Amino acid sequence: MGGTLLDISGVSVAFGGIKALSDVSLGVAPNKVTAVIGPNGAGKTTLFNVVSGFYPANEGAVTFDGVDLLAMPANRRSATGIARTFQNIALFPGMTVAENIKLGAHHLLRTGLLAAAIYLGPARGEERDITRRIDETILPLLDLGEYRDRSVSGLPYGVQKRIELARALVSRPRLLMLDEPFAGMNTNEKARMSQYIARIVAESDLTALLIDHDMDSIMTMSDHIVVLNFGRVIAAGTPEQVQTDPAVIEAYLGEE
Ligand SMILES: Nc1ncnc2c1ncn2[C@@H]1O[C@H](COP(=O)(O)OP(=O)(O)OP(=O)(O)O)[C@@H](O)[C@H]1O
Repeated sequence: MGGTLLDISGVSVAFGGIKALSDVSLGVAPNKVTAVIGPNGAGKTTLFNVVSGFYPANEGAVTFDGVDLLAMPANRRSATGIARTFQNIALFPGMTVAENIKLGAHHLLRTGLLAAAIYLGPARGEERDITRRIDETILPLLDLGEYRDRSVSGLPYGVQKRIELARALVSRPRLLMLDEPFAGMNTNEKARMSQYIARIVAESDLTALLIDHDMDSIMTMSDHIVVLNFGRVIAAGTPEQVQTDPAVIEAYLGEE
């Protein structure tokens, strides 16, 4: 393992003639925040989609805690301990905050979400455990207790993004993949989101891998940054290292 929870090695992905990723390798260290950045079209989302199983890789290997992920169908990967949030809010507006968060537990419920939703037999005990975890651990961790029984619609954007974080945490992931967690946020919301991500990594024995365009937030909160450009890794290191890397400066200047 060598201190790497997620290991991406030599991954290439092509869409027709477009090489979205070319021989990409990176390691995600446990209990740290790793960020993947890069100009538009650099391949960040494609990389997330390969790890999640939405896109196949043409070449390369991805292992999570030593387990070969590429050999595993997408719907089984979350059971290995990987959770993901998406760029656009995907909450059910008519449901309460607690109900939305509970949906993150669907693969934990052996009896199935439908059975749990209508409180059938054995599902009930499992469902009760999950509700307790939400009430005792997750809502306090993300300061969402006051919203517990409120409908999601009408809640501030920053709160809705926190509900998504909460939903991803219900399954007790070891790796949390965050797709543009700061997108559409104002300065205050970004600062709060950074604090919550740092808090959950520190308090939930969690590793975070995120992609975003917000340089200030990324530079402030990441332990390790990998920079992609045209599908290739052009730099990797601490925020200080990548910020002053000539190849990175060049890639971003070329974007303007
Ligand atoms: N499903 C797809 N079919 C065809 N081409 C795709 C597909 N997904 C991504 N691409 C192409 O792969 C390249 C990398 O795209 P990707 O979305 O991974 O970049 P990104 O770094 O996430 O960009 P952004 O920051 O704009 O979201 C782009 O040229 C894109 O057009």
